[in-house]
Amino acid sequence: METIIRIAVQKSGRLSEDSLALLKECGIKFYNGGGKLKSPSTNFPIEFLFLRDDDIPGYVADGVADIGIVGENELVEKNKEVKTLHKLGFSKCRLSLAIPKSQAYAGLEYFNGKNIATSYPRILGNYLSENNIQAEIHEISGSVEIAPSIGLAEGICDIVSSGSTLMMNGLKEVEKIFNSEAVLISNKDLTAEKQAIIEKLLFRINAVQTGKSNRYVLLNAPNESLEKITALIPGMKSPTILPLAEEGWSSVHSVIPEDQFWEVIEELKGAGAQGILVVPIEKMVI
Ligand SMILES: Nc1ncnc2c1ncn2[C@@H]1O[C@H](COP(=O)(O)OP(=O)(O)OP(=O)(O)O)[C@@H](O)[C@H]1O
Ligand SMILES: O=P(O)(O)OC[C@H]1O[C@H](OP(=O)(O)OP(=O)(O)O)[C@H](O)[C@@H]1O
Ligand SMILES: [Mg+2]
Repeated sequence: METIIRIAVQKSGRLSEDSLALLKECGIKFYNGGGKLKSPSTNFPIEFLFLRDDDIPGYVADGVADIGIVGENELVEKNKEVKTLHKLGFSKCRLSLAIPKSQAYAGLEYFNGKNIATSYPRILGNYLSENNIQAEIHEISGSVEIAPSIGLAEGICDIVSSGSTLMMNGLKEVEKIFNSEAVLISNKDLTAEKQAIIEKLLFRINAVQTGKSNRYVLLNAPNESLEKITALIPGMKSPTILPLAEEGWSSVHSVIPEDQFWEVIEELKGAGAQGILVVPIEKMVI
């Protein structure tokens, strides 16, 4: 029988859309919809399990799923024996302590003797004990930001991204305690056949991620500027240079890191480049 791997992904929520989009960009076809919680791919040896994110570390540790996509916050909180294979760069957020806006805050000692509501008692508990703070942790599973306004707790520790949920609930962020993003995790004890499939998947994920973090640049340049311009955009190996129909001019093609392109483009213009095009890259294998 053909070996397949099982991947646990969040059924719906803050991780699911980007997790499924990444796997689709890796060329993996699958059916997702109609409430089906287990679905095989039609063109890659992988089967999808659509689950609550809280359960993903446990399922992967137990071997029910071979790999999974989960937030680092949930992974550390659940403290299961799994391997982290790769950071995925989406669902970036942080766990923070927050208190009512009206309260004065001078430092962590504020929380001594206070009651803090959270869905992350392990991460919070470790943080408080590392900082010698004696506070009571009140575990709740959701809508944590409501706790101070209904008298359940004096502070909270919850996920923050834009900060708008805190603001809308009259709270202010006073300490950032943990940074998180989505990660690919795996069971610790997989057969060589399963590991080979996972290697194939990781190769594809890398190609997608490297493509996203780079841009393809095309420009025209007078031949006398070519040396300066190619030094600015050295590319993967070296830039491609093709003669234009107009005498004395060339077309230069290269790759630049996405986070540098505004700066580099200014320098390219300064060096005499014209007709600069910047194009997204779908996949890139170095
Ligand atoms: N506002 C946000 N911005 C970015 N990432 C977030 C945000 N909120 C949560 N996350 C990340 O996405 C994960 C899933 O968040 P979500 O709110 O969907 O969880 P949930 O309500 O517990 O879902 P489930 O129903 O699967 O248990 C979180 O554990 C965190 O890693
Ligand atoms: O800082 P912000 O950008 O406002 O994001 C933070 C909020 O996002 C998440 O909740 P979500 O909206 O996913 O709803 P949930 O409570 O159903 O998980 C999280 O639990 C916070 O409440
Ligand atoms: Mg959850």
